Amino acid sequence: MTSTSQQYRFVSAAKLPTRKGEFTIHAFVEDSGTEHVALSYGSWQPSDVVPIRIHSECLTGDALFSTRCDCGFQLERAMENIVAHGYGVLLYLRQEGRGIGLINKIRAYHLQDSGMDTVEANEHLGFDADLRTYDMCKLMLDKLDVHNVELMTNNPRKTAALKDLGINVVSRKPIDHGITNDNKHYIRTKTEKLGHAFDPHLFKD
Ligand SMILES: Nc1nc2c(ncn2[C@@H]2O[C@H](COP(=O)(O)OP(=O)(O)OP(=O)(O)O)[C@@H](O)[C@H]2O)c(=O)[nH]1
Repeated sequence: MTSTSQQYRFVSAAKLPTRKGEFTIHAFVEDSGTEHVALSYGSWQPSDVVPIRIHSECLTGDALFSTRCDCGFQLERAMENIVAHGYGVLLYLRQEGRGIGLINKIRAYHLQDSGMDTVEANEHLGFDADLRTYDMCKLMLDKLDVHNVELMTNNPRKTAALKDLGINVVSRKPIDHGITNDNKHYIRTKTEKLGHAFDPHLFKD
């Protein structure tokens, strides 16, 4: 687990114009020093159902246009969905490589280049398949007055974690944008070993 018993605090917020629309960026820090941000768009009442995406950091996919994974595609689609809806929130969590960090993710990629899948590679390096926790989401969503959500994800662990934190997950919106020949095998492994809800015909050879 990457963040058990951490304390979190809100630090500051500022306007963030983006290519998708004008968001506000809210900065949070854990007492371990790990920094997270939330992007909010538009406004809502505390009783409204707010579309949200919880997105774990992926430098290669989100910033370097990698097609090894679906991360960058999903980040883009989530921001577009939020803008199209008129309001919503993206939590961008600094949990690179499902919590193992950037350098270890590259080590895992190296093993995957030689035939391991994404879970086997993590385990070969001595890590669990997924080290992420989502405790910080509670403070972040409370601060933004978000209590009822439509969660954009295929990952059942995120849905369960939010429910455990007392957040009302009213519905789940599948997000299966960005499946390419480069990441089909990765998506298949996420589905078969990590329980992600993808329709199998999407990654059929
Ligand atoms: N260890 C490891 N991490 C990876 C690999 N490929 C992508 N990642 C990381 O996996 C995480 C993906 O997080 P999210 O985009 O929140 O997606 P998800 O948990 O698959 O769930 P969704 O909400 O359905 O997209 C990011 O932290 C990426 O850096 C890999 O091969 N190995």
